Order: sequence, then C-alpha cells, then structure tokens
Amino acid sequence: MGSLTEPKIPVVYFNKETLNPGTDSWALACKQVRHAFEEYGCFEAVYDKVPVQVHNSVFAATKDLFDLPTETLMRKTTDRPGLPYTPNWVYNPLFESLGIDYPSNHEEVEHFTSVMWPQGNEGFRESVLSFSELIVELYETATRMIFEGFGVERLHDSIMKSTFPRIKFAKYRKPKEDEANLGLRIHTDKTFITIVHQHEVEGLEIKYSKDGQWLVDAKPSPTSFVVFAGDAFMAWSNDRVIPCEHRVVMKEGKDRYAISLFTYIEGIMDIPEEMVDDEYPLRYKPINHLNFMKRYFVDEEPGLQYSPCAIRTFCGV
Ligand SMILES: O=C(O)CCC(=O)C(=O)O
Ligand SMILES: [Fe+2]
Repeated sequence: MGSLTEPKIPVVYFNKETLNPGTDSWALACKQVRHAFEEYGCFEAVYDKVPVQVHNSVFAATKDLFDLPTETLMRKTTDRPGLPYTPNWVYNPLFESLGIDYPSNHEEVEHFTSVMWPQGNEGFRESVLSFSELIVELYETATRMIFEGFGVERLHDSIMKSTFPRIKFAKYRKPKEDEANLGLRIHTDKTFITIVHQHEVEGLEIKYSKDGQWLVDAKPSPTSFVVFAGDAFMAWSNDRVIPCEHRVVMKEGKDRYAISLFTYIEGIMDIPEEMVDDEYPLRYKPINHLNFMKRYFVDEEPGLQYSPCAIRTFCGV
C-alpha cells in the first residue's frame, strides 16, 4: 500500500521552546537533527527570528546587486579560496552567484559594498548585516544541536572559532523559450554546512539518497531555511552523514533569488574519535578544508565542483 503522505525532508522547529539548551524540547530537537542528517543529509529549519522586513529587504538588496553590470560583479572582493563570483557559465547558464566572506562582520560587508558601489550603498550594507547576523546565529544553534545530537558538544566551540562563513547571493534568470529549465545542476555542497533561504519562487529539489527519489522540497517562506550537510561534514562524521544531492529546477517561469550561508573550516579538521568504531572504521585523514576548496574551485576544471564526494579522493584513507 502506498504512503498517504508526500515524501518530505524532515522539519525541525527552532522556536522559543526548542532554543533553550538543557530543556527536554532542546534535547528532542538534538535527536531530530541527528536523525535527519543521518537519514537525509539535510532538514528544514523553521526559524521565526528573521522578521519579514529583514527577509524582504535582503532580497531587495540581492536584486540591486544583480542589477549591477557584469564587469562590476566581476571585481575582486576577496583573496580567500572558492568562487566569489560565478557568472552564467556553460554548466549552469541560468545561474549566477556572488559571495561575501564573514557576512556578519561590519568591515567585511562595508568592504564588499564599497567595491560594488564606490559611492556607497547603506541600504545594501545594513540589510545584509541584519540578515547575516540572524543566519549566522542559526548556523551556530543548528551546529550546536547537531554536535549535541552526536555526543560531541565538547568540539562545538572550536569548530565555531575555525568556521569561515560566506554568504552567497544567487540569481536564476527565467529560461528563454528554447532553453532547458535546469537552474543549478545536481550536486552536493563542498561545504561543512550550508543553509539555503529562498525567496518566493520555488525550485530547490532534494534527492533522498537511500532510495534515489526526489523529495518534496521546502517551499520558499520567510521562516524556512534548509540546512544541508556538505562534503566536509561527511568526512568529519566519518561517513555517518552522507550529503544529499540537490538541484534547482525553474518551474515558475520567473527569475528566482536565493541566499545561502556556506561554511568552511579553517586549519586542520580532525575526525572526532567519537565518530570512529567497528561499524565506521576511520575513512578520512585530517582535512585541510580550504586546500580542498582551492583544488576543486580554482585550480581544477570548474565542472569538478559538482562531482559528489570529491573529498574522498582528496583525503580518503
Ligand atoms: O538556490 C537554491 O535553492 C540552492 C542553491 C544551492 O544548492 C547551492 O548554491 O549550492
Ligand atoms: Fe547546493
């Protein structure tokens, strides 16, 4: 007999009850996020701390950004690895994205804003800072829950100290009549954790790795944030968590915008001993995540960044 409910990614509520470490609701949420990561490699966080006006103004800022000429968007804003600007290139012709490192840091956002708008753009800077503070806080809380769920809360503070966050603004232009409607081809993220926040137009599709079926994706909403385990998290968890493949399909015939927080780990990331046992013997060497990024985003063919699990080749034992 078929299931009566649609296959969905798990939903975890981040609200007054669950956000209180030490309470039963917190402990339950820790179990839920661990289960979601082990089973699906992702979950939807329903997070009501982002006021609707912050949601609206950061997406208005995103539209302003992509209205700038391509030559402006190509300007150098950072020396850190990865691809700060991804133009509409051959792999994903509808997609372009641009990132800001340490997006809740005032100087970093000011620097980015002054490169894009030498005359200044206070509206952009302030909307990005207000939104980033909240999404970075969500990353910290979600990671705290995940670590507690796996019994490695002792490592949380050091991961936070070495986290390098980058916010990525993405625009997917609506396909022309003779164009395919694939916005972003199927991939896993090269991050430690990714949090995706969508604006109005749907399109994110997520695959359930255990049986390969496409899950009902999280619909855009000001309170919806999809938390993905990236390839570096897979290595850190010693393959207990397998990142889910996902893609963007443009179904609504409209331009689409999304903002994601991508996190990377600076320095050497060891595989915690708690992740290793008879069922999961050690599968990875300690990882320099940023070197992995350099290799797969800068030196190599850009297409390699979509190949799932490149991290196994990079640092598998
Ligand atoms: O736009 C989205 O909803 C997802 C973006 C994404 O998967 C990515 O940039 O890695
Ligand atoms: Fe992704």
